[in-house]
Amino acid sequence: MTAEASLRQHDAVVTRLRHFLDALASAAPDEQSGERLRHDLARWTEDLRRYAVPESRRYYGRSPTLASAGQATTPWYVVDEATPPERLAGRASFGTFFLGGRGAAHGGTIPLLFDELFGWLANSEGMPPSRTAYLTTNYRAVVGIGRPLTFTAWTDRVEGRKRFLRAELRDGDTVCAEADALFVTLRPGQP
Ligand SMILES: CCCCCCCC/C=C\CCCCCCCC(=O)SCCNC(=O)CCNC(=O)[C@H](O)C(C)(C)COP(=O)(O)OP(=O)(O)OC[C@H]1O[C@@H](n2cnc3c(N)ncnc32)[C@H](O)[C@@H]1OP(=O)(O)O
Repeated sequence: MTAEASLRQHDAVVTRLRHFLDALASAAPDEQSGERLRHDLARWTEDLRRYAVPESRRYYGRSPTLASAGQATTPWYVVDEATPPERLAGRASFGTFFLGGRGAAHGGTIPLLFDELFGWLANSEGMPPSRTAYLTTNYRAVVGIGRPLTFTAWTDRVEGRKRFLRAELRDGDTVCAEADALFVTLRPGQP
């Protein structure tokens, strides 16, 4: 299979997995279905273990051209405009898997999305790797499950090894959440 075909296949599997996680989070299956599901999942887990590869060869979370960088365990997002390291803009949506309560996204999943966006902004091609030193999220309005959202993430300023980043998540004109973060460029030998 070509690298392009492998990437497309990964995207299709992850999309399926995302729908599965949403269905699982919404369901209360009967005993028979639950047992069948457990059995099928165990079979697929064993099958996939045979194909384990080192981190550098994985698609999951490492494929910037795919939705959510090829992951089902972050909220869905796509980057529509990218001028790294200055700015990223795009669309996002939180499926039922990310429900906190009363129709709103879990508070921990919103910084997960921000950290992901900042990670891409601060680790664009050609830049030395950096890690999150802090990430502060202000929750301004609930993030509704299934709502079509937009985001912007940008580099506010750079001071030596320190990259100060900011982001906003909106539902229409409403700012639902804002974040500011510090990413620090790693020194040689740092993990
Ligand atoms: C390598 C990663 C990327 C690889 C990418 C591969 C491909 C995929 C690409 C993209 C995918 C994107 C996917 C998302 C990724 C998201 C990123 C994460 O979630 S990373 C995980 C969470 N973060 C940690 O685990 C950090 C743990 N902490 C540390 O390792 C260190 O504390 C570190 C590196 C952050 C800083 O430690 P020091 O020893 O290198 O540096 P010191 O000297 O302490 O600080 C440097 C400056 O920063 C300030 N500073 C450090 N921490 C601060 C803090 N918490 N608050 C305020 N200032 C802080 C200090 O005061 C200092 O400032 P002064 O130079 O004196 O002005």
